Formats: sequence, C-alpha cells, structure tokens
Amino acid sequence: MGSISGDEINLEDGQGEKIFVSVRVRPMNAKELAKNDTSDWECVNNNTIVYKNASTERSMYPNAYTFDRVYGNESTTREVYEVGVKRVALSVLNGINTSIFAYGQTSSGKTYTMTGITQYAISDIFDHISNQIDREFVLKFSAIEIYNECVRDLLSADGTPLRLLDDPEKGTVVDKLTEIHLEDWTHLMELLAVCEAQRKIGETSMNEMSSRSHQIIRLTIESTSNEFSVIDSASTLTATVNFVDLAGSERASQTLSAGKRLKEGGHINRSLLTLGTVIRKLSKGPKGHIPYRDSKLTRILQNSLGGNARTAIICTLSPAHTHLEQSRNTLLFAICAKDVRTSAHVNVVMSEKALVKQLQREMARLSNEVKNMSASTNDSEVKVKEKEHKIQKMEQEVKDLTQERDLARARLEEILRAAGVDQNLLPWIDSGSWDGSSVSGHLRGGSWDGSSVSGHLRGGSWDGSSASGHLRSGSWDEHSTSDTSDVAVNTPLSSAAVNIPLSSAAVNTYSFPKNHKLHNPNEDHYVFDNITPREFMNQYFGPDPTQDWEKTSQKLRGRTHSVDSFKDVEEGSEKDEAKANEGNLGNSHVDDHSTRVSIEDVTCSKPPTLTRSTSCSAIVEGDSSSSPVSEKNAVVESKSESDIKELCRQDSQSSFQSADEKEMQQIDGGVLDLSPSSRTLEKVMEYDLRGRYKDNMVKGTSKAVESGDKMKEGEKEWCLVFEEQRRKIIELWNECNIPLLHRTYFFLLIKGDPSDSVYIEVELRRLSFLKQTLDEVSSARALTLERAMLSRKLLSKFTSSERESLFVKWGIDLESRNRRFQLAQLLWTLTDDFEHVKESADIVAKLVGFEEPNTTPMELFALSVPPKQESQGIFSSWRNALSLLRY
Ligand SMILES: Nc1ncnc2c1ncn2[C@@H]1O[C@H](COP(=O)(O)OP(=O)(O)OP(=O)(O)O)[C@@H](O)[C@H]1O
Repeated sequence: MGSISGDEINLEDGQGEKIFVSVRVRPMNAKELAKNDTSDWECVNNNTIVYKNASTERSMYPNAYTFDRVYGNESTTREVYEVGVKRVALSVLNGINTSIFAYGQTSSGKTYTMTGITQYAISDIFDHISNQIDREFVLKFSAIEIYNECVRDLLSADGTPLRLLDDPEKGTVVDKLTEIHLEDWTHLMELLAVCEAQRKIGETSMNEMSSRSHQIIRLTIESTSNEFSVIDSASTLTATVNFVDLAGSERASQTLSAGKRLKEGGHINRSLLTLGTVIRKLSKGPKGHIPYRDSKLTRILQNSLGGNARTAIICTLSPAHTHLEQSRNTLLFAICAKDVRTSAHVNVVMSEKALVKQLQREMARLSNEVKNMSASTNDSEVKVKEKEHKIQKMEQEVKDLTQERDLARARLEEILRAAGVDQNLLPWIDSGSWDGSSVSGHLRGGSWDGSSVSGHLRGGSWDGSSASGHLRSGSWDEHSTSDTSDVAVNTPLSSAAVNIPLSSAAVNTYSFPKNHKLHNPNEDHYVFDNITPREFMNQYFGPDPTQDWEKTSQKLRGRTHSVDSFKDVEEGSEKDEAKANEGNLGNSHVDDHSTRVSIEDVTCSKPPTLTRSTSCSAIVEGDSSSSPVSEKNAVVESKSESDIKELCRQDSQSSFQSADEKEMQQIDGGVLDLSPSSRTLEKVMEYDLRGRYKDNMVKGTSKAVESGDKMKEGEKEWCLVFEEQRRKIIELWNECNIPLLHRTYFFLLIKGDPSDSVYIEVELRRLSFLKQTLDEVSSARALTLERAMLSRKLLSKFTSSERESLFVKWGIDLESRNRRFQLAQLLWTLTDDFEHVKESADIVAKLVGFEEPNTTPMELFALSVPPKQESQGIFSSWRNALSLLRY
C-alpha cells in the first residue's frame, strides 16, 4: 500500500518518535470583550508564541514558548489539521495506531477544534479508501465518554458503566464496547450526531455548552490486499485512530460551579492532573513508575502516550488575561508533551483468508517447480540422488502445507458459517485445489533445486521455514478454543481482524460480511418499512447483546466471573461502578433483593456443584449461600456424574459454535470438530428426561394395574403440570440463551418427581424475571436509536424557513448541531402523532424559555415526561407535564 502522505515520519530513529505538539489560540469571545479583558498572547511566527505583557510583570514563567506549530486567533481548523495533524492521523491507513488530542482549559476551543479535525480526517480516510483499488477496507466506529470516572458507551442507550480490562496484547481495552461497521459519510454523520446527543454537556458560567466528560471517538481500519501476488500484501493491516476531546480544566471560582457541576469539575481536574503527571514523567524518559492506572483516562490512553501509537496534541488557549494562569499551565503541559516519545510501529495481522490464499499460491508455485525439475533429464547419478533427497524433503513440506491450508480453510469456513456468509462465494470454492500426492509422481522422475523456495519465503514477512511452526505456535491452532481468528505476524495485534463477528470477542463487534449490501440507515427506511426497532438495531448495530443472557446479567451485576483471557484489574473506583450499576438496576428493573439474588444464582458461571434433595431430586446450585435448598446436599449417583462431566466437556468445546452449525457439521461429517450440538444434546436430554419420566409413569401404571389400584388423580395432574412447566422452561431457556451446562445439570437432576415441584417453580420464576429484564434492556436500547432517527424525520416535516423560525423560537444556535438534535429528540418524545408535530414544536419553544436554577430545560423535561407509550398519546402526557410546570 502506498504511503498516504509524502512526508512520512521515520519510525526507526532508535528512540521512538516525538509527539507532535501544536498550540491554538482562539479569538476573544463576546463575554471577554464585554469585560474589556486584554489579549495576552501572540504568535510571532509558525513555531513561537509569546506572552505580550512580559514587561509589565516579573514572573518565574518563560515569556516565549516554541512548539512544532502555533496558530493565532485567525487560524482555521482546516489549517490546524493540514499541518502535522493530518500526517499523524492518516498514518492509520498504513497500519499505525494514531491519536489526536485537544487539551486546554474550559471554553478554550477543544470541542470546536476536535469536531473539525475528526471530520476532516475521516473525510480524507474515505477519499483515500475510495481511490484504492488493490485493497479492501473495513472501518469500525466506536465512541466512549469518561464521565465522573465512569466509562460509558456513547453508542448504547444503556448507561451502564463499562469496565476496563487488561489484555496482554492490546493493553487496556473497554469491555463490551459497541463497535459499528462504518458504511459511508452519511452513516458517520448519524453516528457523530448520536455521540453528540449522548455526551454529557452542561452549562457553566464560562461555557454554556461545556463538555463535562472526556470523549474518545475511535475508528479502527483494517485493510487487506485484493491481490495476493506479493507475500507482503497478503497481510491485513489494522490500526486505530483516536480523536480525543478532553473535558476542560477549570477553576470552580471561575466557572461558578456548585453541586453537580462542582463534582464533575472535581473528577475532570483529577483526571487531567493524572494526565499531566503521566506526561511530565514520560517527558523524562519511559523509566520509573508512570501512574497510568491512577485514572481511567490515562489507562485508556496509555498506548497513545507512551506506547504503540503516533500522537498529536493540540493545546488550546483562551487569549484573555483573566485566564493567564490556566493558559500558562496549558503551555507547561505542552512543553512536557513535546519531549514524550512513543514507539509506533506498523500492525500487521494475517487473516486466515490471506493465509489460505498464500498457502495455496505457495503450493502452486512448488508444483510448477517440481514440473520443471521433472523436465530436466541430463543429470549425473550423484546429482539425481541429491535431487531425490531434496524432493523427499519437499514432499514433506508440501504435505505440511496442505495440512496447514486445510486447517486454515476449515477454521475460516467455521467462522464464515457462524457469520452466516454464503460459502459458495468463497474464493477457493471453484479454483481447482492442488493435491500434494499428484506432485509426488512428478517429483520422482525429475530434478529439482529447492533453494529458491526458502529464499522466496524468507523474503517476506512470512517465512517458509517457520510457516507451519508459526501456525502451530501462533494464536491459532487446530484445537484452539481461542476465538481469535488471525495469526499475528508482528506483535502487538491491535484488534481481531476479520470482517465478521466473532462470537465472544472482547468488544461487542459487529461488521457486515463483504458481500452483504447494506442499505443506508436513513430514517425513511426505518420509519416506513415496517421494521421494528429491535430488527433495526440488529441490522445496524449488530446482534443484540442482551440476547446473550450471561453477558447481560454479568453487566447487571457489574462483575464478571467469565473465564476469558483478560485479567480483571478492577480497582476501588470500579467497585463504585458496580455499585452504581446495581443501583441503576435497582431503580429500573429489580423490585426486591431476593429476585436479584435469584438472578445471580442463575448467572453465576463458576462450575456448579451438584446437590440432591431428600426427595432424591436435585437442583443446580450456582451459589450455595443463596440457594434455599443448599443444605440438603447429597452425592449424586456416579453414572450421572460421569454423564455430567462428559456433557460439561462438550459444552466447553462448543462455546464457539452455535448449535445449528455444529449440528450441520455432524450431519455433513465434515472436517471440523464433530462434538454434538447443543440442540442435539437438548434432544438427548429431552429424550432422557422423557424416558425416565415415562419409565416412572409406566412403572407406576403397571404397578397400579397389578394392584388393581387407579393412579391417584393428584399424580395425574402433577404429570400434566410437570409436562407444561418443562415445556415453558425449555422455551425460556432458548429465549434467554441459557448455557447448555445449566440445562444439562437441571434436566439430569430434575426427574419429574412431585417433590421437585419447588425447584421447577424456582427455575421458572428466575427465568421469567431474567426474560423480563432482558426485554426491558433491549427495548431501552432500541428506543434511543428510534428517537434519534425519528427526531430527524420529524424535523424534516418543516420547511426550511419554518425550521429556522422554530430554532429561533427555541432559542438555539443554528450552528449547534448538538442542541438541535437534542431538541428534535425532545420534539419526537412529546408526540407520537405526526399531525401534532407543529403544535408540539410551539410547546417546546415555551418550555425552552423556562428557567429554573440548576436545572436545564432538558433535565426538567426528562423529569416530567414519561417515555413514549405505544397507544396512549404522549401528546396529552406532555400537556399534563406542561400544566404541572404551570404553563
Ligand atoms: N478558534 C475559534 N474560533 C472561533 N470560535 C471559537 C474558537 N474556539 C472556540 N470557539 C468558540 O468558543 C466557545 C467554546 O468553545 P468549545 O466549546 O470548543 O470549548 P471547550 O474547550 O471544548 O470547552 P469545555 O472544556 O468547557 O467543553 C464555543 O462557542 C466555540 O464556538
């Protein structure tokens, strides 16, 4: 792939690469001018900014500061982007992780600058991609904010704080972060609007739209060559670009903060202080303790600051004398940042698709060489022997390659099948596969010089001698249960890199298969195509995470026991998150403590222990302390235990594959793992259960007949009830995606004895509660998107002049997309009837005029109006709300 900018930065200077630091001074704003404040700073050339009033005061601070670039108050964001920042940002296209930050005091212009920079950079990325015909690109978009030391997913309606996990290869990763396959510019604008609407902003006396959180927008770019003629190009490059808009440092006295704003300010200042300390220490060299872990911000940005990333920092200043101290602090930060070095390198990931193609190509080449050797006949006897020896070695190599190729292919097919991709579209289906054995025939008769093979292989990033070894020792091997689909060529890997969902990846990733033609997610499509919000979310945001009951319930608990490769490194503050998390749950979904305990029982993934009741029936025990029957322990018959062990083994083997696909494999008798599918197991269990249950019945009946007795009416009834309850349980298990392990235990141990009724009822209650919770979470998620899309639709009901006068009435800045979007959402919330939209708009206009100390109109509105209800008109609720507010 060609370089995207002429002036490439040299990555190999031995000491790493310096952060590109620029300073931008914004113009004086209306408030500063009204107070007759003076402007303190002047950019005397492209690199130096000086303090203008040096002669009037004696100060310990320097008066002139030099940086990679400085921009005066007349500069445009385009200029700031074009010089330096662009080069750093676009390195992502060459497989280098990059980060662009804006740092500065509140109201100094960080959001103003970063909004433009983000759009210019992504626009250039799109342009570059559209001009590349020899590589295929996959873009994934994600966004978070760090608010009051909690990490939130800006693309999810669920405000639950996300956890940070330490991954040995990727560093700190945000657990369960939504990642969306980015389609085009319109899609990007939609996503940025959703982020803007979701981001916490608030009014302070210094900035009426002050960002109260740090925002990180992340774009991951993977590119794979279409052509596989050169070994290097068979690899996938994958890298991320972060656009970081930090919250501004602030002084409570200046921002006149109190209450909520003061608390936010405290968190903001603390994390910026840690960022400052990290930068200061890094500027003295990477040795010694760097306190990355002291704040979520520095943990997340660790790679961008001292690790594998190319970084640019734009420090923004207010020129006003009132802010002199803050401006000097910003410049001191910038001075330290100048000396920080990162060690960016190209991230190459070899996807299995590339690997299969590469192996195939290599085998074809060997085949040709063998043919050529066969053609040569005038060799001496010694030389013929030598060649025969080489040929034997090569035969072995060919066998190895065949095996590796087949394994890589099988693995890829497995992944594609899981993603629902039509396998007929796979590139190698039609191409004649090369059969190693037929080559042996050629080899025997001819002569051959194998030296060129290893020479060729070693020339690339992949080397023939290590090909099979690399595969075996890499992150993938035939029996691996790892869900990583790629083989690393250079470490570290920046992300899993095939464009298909991997069932249990660290992030909640969804991207569309290459052949999937995605419609533009525009609101017309959504509003008029009778598509439900849930379908819409699934289509555009990927599979609903709430379908995965385990993950969701773990999220609800704020803690996980999952056995993934990450090390859980949560600290005190994250315990708070978990608490907050539970608090949320308590407010929204959970009515009583006992129910929450129940759900924990069901969701606990630590290996259950078996207990049996005195009635010889048993239950699954997730957490013995919370089980009402845990004291009644007894040993389960050994036969069942071995059954269970076997089932557990199969369950763990089956974690990657869906029930359907395994069943398919079983039927096909294919090359893949043939362990029984969960569905098959379920059938076995049903059969088992029915068998035992029927056995009991038959025995009971025959006994009854023998004794001339009739089966008691109560027993018959119980049998019917049991049958019905069992059916319901299976239904709920399927709906809540309950793991096979739990199902297995349950049905091995509950045999239909009347004394089991209590356990069955407990199971039913737990499942019903779980189902209800999952439904609520997923509809809340759908609702946010629905609002976002519909609000735009509603605004489009107005002519442009109507819209303008509406915005004027609403008292909002026409340029402020964020405000407009929020108000449009508001508008949508208060009407479910398009006829009333204009009337509603007037009411919004009134509401926006409503002032109350410490409460924004939006907050008031959120408090007073219930969420959209389906049949009952929200319009009347709105009117009621308004009358409550004495309008
Ligand atoms: N270079 C500039 N030219 C013109 N206006 C600017 C410039 N920089 C900032 N502004 C204006 O100054 C105001 C504050 O800017 P902005 O919200 O970007 O500050 P911020 O640093 O992000 O503040 P906070 O940290 O409080 O979020 C906005 O109204 C913005 O339009």
